[in-house]
Amino acid sequence: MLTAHLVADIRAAEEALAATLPEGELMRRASKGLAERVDFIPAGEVVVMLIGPGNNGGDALYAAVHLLDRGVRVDLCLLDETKVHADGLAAAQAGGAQIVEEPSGQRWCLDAIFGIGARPGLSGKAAEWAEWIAENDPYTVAVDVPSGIGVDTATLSSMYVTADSTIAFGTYKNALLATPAESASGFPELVDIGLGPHLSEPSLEALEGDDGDLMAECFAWLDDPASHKYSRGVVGIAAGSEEYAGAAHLCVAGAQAGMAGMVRFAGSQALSARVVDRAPEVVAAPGRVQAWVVGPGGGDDVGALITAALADGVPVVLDAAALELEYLPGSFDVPALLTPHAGELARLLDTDRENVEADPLSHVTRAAERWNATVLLKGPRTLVATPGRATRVNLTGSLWLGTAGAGDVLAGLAGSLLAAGADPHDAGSFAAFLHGAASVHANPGGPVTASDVAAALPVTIADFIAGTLDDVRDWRD
Ligand SMILES: NC(=O)C1=CN([C@@H]2O[C@H](COP(=O)(O)OP(=O)(O)OC[C@H]3O[C@@H](n4cnc5c(N)ncnc54)[C@H](OP(=O)(O)O)[C@@H]3O)[C@@H](O)[C@H]2O)[C@@H](O)CC1
Ligand SMILES: Nc1ncnc2c1ncn2[C@@H]1O[C@H](COP(=O)(O)OP(=O)(O)O)[C@@H](O)[C@H]1O
Repeated sequence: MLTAHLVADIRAAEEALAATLPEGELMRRASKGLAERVDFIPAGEVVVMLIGPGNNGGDALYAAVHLLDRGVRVDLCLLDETKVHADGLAAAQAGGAQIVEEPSGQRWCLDAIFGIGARPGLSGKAAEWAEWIAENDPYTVAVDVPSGIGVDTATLSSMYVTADSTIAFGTYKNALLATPAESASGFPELVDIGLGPHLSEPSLEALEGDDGDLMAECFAWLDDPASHKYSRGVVGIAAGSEEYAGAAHLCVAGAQAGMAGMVRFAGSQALSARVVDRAPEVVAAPGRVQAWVVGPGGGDDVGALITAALADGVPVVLDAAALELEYLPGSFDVPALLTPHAGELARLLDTDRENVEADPLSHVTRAAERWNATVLLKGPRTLVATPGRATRVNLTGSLWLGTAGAGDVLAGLAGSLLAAGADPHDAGSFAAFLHGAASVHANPGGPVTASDVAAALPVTIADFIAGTLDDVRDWRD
């Protein structure tokens, strides 16, 4: 599991760690790690370092000493000559770094304007430097975080640095993992400075390929060779309509590919007949279920289906047509997983889609608290928020997953994990992870259909549990 922390928690951990170390040791570790991570800059090349007033600038100045040692030339642009890490500057200059008025022509750049002490937005010289980067496209490495973004909120501002990679110290920050700010950080890498034991609970978590054991822990029956279809759980699917019959098939396909032992379909006679024709394992007779999925491709009777599902007292996944304010209770008293995309969440929170997309973290958290439910906000970096738990951000998949019907498969899969014993937070986050990973497996780097994703799920799940899943993160390198 990869984790990110809030700035206040990072500062507290830094203080606790620094108290156990000689003066300056933390910055030594950070700057050495930074220099090692930029060892691809060839000797003889010139790197321009954009130096701000705080310790972020200090990190870069000490890293300059290592770079100069190996024959890289260093130009320094100082944001404010009266406010700069003085010892760092002296060390860099002693090693041969030159102060220059402004960046011009260098092909390599280190953004050390602001780190975790940043207020969002850039002005004056800092804004001019960000514009220079945007116009001239040097290979840019951000130190700890790209300058100008909202570090905790993961929001973008009117002016910020867009980096090719970010070298982060101690832990990830929300802005390096969640949209939209992650788009400014490029490929994020971590330098271990020993902060780990001093860090508190993460603000954000991301599942990784080797977290299959965490998923297996959700399903006690996996350890029981005598488990049967009912001990694995039955997932009820109330999806599809005359207009959107395909949603029923895709939601069922997602559910069948998951962990539950049986899929029960609830729909009109005509639709049930079509579903069973395509998937003969599906039971289209009434009976007990351990979780309901309601809403994908749903028709006029969605309100009644939700009422019936909630009356069953089992966990529910509510998706698509079920995500209307009038259908939702004031607060859920069964475990509930809501799976909106940005437009649907905007409708529920009475705001615009653009506002959700500009600040997904705060909107998904607000919705989870408002309904006392788990809310899975679909998008390029799907978020899963539950009151009292660290929000999870999904790193698997690629833009090819944005295809019609993919959400129906996801809802069915999440319902299947819920019925099989996972709580909504795990069901939602493992479903998003597997769904993204399956889309990459189905056709790496190219188009997939929602049916392809469903078809790739069983092998993806087997690989994940066995710990043999390839790297399926979407971040650009
Ligand atoms: N924590 C750790 O574990 C470790 C941390 N380390 C390093 O320290 C970095 C944090 O350093 P830091 O605290 O000195 O803050 P940093 O961001 O360099 O500068 C803050 C200054 O900038 C100013 N300023 C901010 N935004 C602005 C804006 N938009 N426009 C204009 N001005 C703005 C701000 O002004 P103020 O907001 O106070 O008015 C203040 O003066 C961290 O990212 C990492 O690189 C490592 O060395 C070791 C381990
Ligand atoms: N740019 C993207 N990168 C990765 N995944 C994406 C991207 N855009 C959309 N997705 C994923 O594709 C799926 C689309 O679901 P949804 O919007 O409900 O579509 P539909 O209603 O057609 O099923 C979600 O799982 C979402 O996270």
